[in-house]
Amino acid sequence: MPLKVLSVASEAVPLVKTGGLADVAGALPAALAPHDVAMTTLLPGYPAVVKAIGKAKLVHKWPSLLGKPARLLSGTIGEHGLLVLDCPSYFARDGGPYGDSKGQDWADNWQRFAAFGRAAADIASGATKAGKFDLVHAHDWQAAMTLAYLKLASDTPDLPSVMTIHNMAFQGHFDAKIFPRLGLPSSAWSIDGVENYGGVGFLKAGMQMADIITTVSPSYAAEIRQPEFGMGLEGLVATRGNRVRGILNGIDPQVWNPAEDSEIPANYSHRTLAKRKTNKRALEKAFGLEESDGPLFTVVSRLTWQKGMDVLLEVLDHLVGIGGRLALLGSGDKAMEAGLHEAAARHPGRIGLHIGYDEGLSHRLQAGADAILVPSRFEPCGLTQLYGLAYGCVPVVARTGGLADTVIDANPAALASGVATGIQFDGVHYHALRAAIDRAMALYNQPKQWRRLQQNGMKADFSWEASGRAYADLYKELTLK
Ligand SMILES: Nc1ncnc2c1ncn2[C@@H]1O[C@H](COP(=O)(O)OP(=O)(O)O[C@H]2O[C@H](CO)[C@@H](O)[C@H](O)[C@H]2O)[C@@H](O)[C@H]1O
Repeated sequence: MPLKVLSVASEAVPLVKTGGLADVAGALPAALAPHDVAMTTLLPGYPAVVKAIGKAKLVHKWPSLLGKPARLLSGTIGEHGLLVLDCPSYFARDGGPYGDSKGQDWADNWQRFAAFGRAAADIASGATKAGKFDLVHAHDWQAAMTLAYLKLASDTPDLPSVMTIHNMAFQGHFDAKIFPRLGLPSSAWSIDGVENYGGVGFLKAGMQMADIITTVSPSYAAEIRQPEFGMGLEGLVATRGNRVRGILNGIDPQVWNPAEDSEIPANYSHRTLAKRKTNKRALEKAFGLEESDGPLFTVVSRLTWQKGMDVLLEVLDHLVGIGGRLALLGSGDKAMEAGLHEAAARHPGRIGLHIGYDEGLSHRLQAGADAILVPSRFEPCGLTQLYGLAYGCVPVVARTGGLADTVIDANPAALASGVATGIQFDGVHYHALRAAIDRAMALYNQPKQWRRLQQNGMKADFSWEASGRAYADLYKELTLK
């Protein structure tokens, strides 16, 4: 019998995505299937998700889930089980999963995702007709209360559990006055429960209750023991140190493979790199850039402080000054967007922007640009550098978290032994990023070296094979106790 795992996530491709969490939650069921794990994903019933589930089976009704009626629908996502928490009062809204169309967080997010966790705990413990589960795997703060309800509520049995942190910067921290409305026993208000710095901490609660805490790269698992990366939870990470693991994300070769990608003008492999030129020409047109065989840099990113986009802004004049061009896709911080528009106006034909979110364009950028810049201040794993590696779009990355774990820096030793895949730099500030761009330029001007970087990256294996096995081994370790 396969091990039955309930994966609880607030987004998953192809149904709903605001960032890397969706890629990972969407890829896990297929990554686990070869290892005798049957994973069912539970998602909130956002309009797009309810629409996509189509002919679904009604498997449960809650008269009141923290005050609102809700239903559980059962269907499939690809070949895998999908459960949807259909609760229009919480989830049937225009805008994004976490906020309105202006980017303002929904004021009742605590209630929406506590209810989600409460429902997940009921499902995981077999209280609905969705069946019984052997283990529950919660992702990020939005799913973290699942583990608090499982451990602390009196009406749910305990179950082996994993809490994965995709980004410690988002903790789901709320005012203490919500505590009485969570429906937890009063004993849960303690440092060993959901209390966190005088408020209620959803991620903190999940980390406290989980049998194992994972994060998405070994380096980030080590970094979050320090205040700079732990963001207030470093003490908890240290206390639970022997329960913290790092499992690197993979990428889905069905979605990210330049030889078969239907989103890009010309397909290619590491043997037919010359075909990338067609993709580069198409990008130049799409971004209003001058046609040139000089290096084209790209950025595909949320425009935030985490991603170092303020430092990118500082370095753009230099990048253009030495003959580079930039095609950027992203959205986020309004001041950063304005700064980018100013830079593009200063450098017409050299800096092109697409402010917004566009999945197809993100593929075309990886397939046509020469190098992707990822100057993150912290990066739990990072996916865009992995896509860059797979597409021969050489990653230029800050040496942090998963970026440090996945890119082999083109230092003299790595170049001499022919193993380098990209460029790493230390410290996210103007001089460091500028020097990294200079190094990229110098390597680009040595076509043989550059091709080697591209080919090494494309041949590296970042599929889910190893990580799927690591999660499966972890689940087995926890359920065989
Ligand atoms: N404007 C745009 N248009 C189209 N696509 C866009 C886009 N902006 C970003 N993307 C896409 O969104 C995803 C971003 O994933 P990342 O892993 O790089 O960062 P994120 O911070 O969202 O994820 C968090 O969770 C993931 C998953 O664990 C960790 O890898 C990461 O370090 C952590 O911060 C990629 O698939 C990227 O292509």
